[in-house]
Amino acid sequence: MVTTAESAVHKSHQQSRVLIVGNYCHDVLIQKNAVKAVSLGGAASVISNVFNGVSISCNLVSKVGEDFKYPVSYTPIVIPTLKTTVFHSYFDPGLHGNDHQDRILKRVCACDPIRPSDLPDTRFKYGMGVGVGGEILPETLERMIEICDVVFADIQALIRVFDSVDGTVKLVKLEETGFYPLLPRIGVLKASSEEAVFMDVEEVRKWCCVVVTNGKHGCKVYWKDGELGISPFLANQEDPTGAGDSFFGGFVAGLVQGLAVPDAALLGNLFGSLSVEQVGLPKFDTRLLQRVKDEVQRRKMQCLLHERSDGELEFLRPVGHEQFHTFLVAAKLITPCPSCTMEAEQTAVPHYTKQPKLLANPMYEEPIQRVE
Ligand SMILES: Nc1ncnc2c1ncn2[C@@H]1O[C@H](COP(=O)(O)OP(=O)(O)OP(=O)(O)O)[C@@H](O)[C@H]1O
Ligand SMILES: O[C@H]1[C@H](O)[C@@H](O)[C@H](O)[C@@H](O)[C@@H]1O
Repeated sequence: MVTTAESAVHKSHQQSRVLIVGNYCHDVLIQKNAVKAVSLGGAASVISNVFNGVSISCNLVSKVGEDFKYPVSYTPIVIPTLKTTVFHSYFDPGLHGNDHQDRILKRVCACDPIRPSDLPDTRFKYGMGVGVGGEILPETLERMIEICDVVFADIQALIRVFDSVDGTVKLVKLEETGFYPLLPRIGVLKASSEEAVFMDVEEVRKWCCVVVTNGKHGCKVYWKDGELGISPFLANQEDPTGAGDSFFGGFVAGLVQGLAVPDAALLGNLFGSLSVEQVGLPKFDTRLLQRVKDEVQRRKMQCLLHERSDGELEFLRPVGHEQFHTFLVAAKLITPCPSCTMEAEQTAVPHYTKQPKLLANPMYEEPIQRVE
């Protein structure tokens, strides 16, 4: 089956104001040479999972091979001659006696890049450039800038390079990439603290807002005239994969719903913290989601008092920000810790479904695929 970009986009919600661009992928978590879990991956899938949770529709452009097995809300473009992008994540317990886990990431298979011609011929209010395997080209990001009022980019889509022999992910300096000249036309650039050292934050913040996530410490927002630390949420970390993407999903979901940047970043921290408590694509408690949606609506009504023009970001901490944090902390506390219920869902047989399948007893110690 070949799905063109146009028909894939038409099948998704017509009225959406958000365009997400980035390939779905297959994630394989490996520990001590054994496969621990397989899961649907790719920032695009994680972000759309958060959007689904808070009832935000979007258009999503993603490419996969015919081997792609997951049911997803937004139909990808299938390239019959190629395979779906695959990442192997190698985890080893942190060396420093804390809960940090070191991860080595290898892209062992790469699907087709997403080209400007793959993007829909429509205007969007918000665009998210969230590639994981080098699929977003500078010309693709430029086209996104042309068709979207505000573009949010994840630096991992811009600075990753892949070892030609085994696909190990390495990072290069942002200024050495073809994306650098586009920064003044981007709204927000998101980076983890490990990635942030690959750019000069002091320089980049002159052109666009920079959000640096920092694991259990929350995140920091930098803009031209100021910076702000945003409080974290407590979490029992099971798997850090996708925390940055869930953060980004929550952050942009907040902005789409009319929140100011500091409140939206709180929402990002909440979804980041929920994500690390589960392996693979997180499931969110429906009661928690309902509470969050209701509170966001309430905050939105409060913030409507501060009129702002389309696409303009409000950076100052709005009145009631601390109470918003307290509310979200309380909402999170009354829902059960997902990792406690996940035990019961574990299965010994690896097969692809939307949720990851944990391998209670690692079943196959297959040789790790090499990049051809
Ligand atoms: N242990 C944790 N406890 C609470 N919140 C966390 C934790 N880890 C991550 N988060 C939340 O998720 C956000 C993103 O996490 P992090 O900075 O680790 O991103 P990342 O390195 O891009 O993640 P990954 O690459 O593993 O997806 C953080 O800003 C924070 O809000
Ligand atoms: O395998 C990918 C990984 O390369 C990305 O860093 C992460 O953001 C995605 O969630 C994951 O699926």
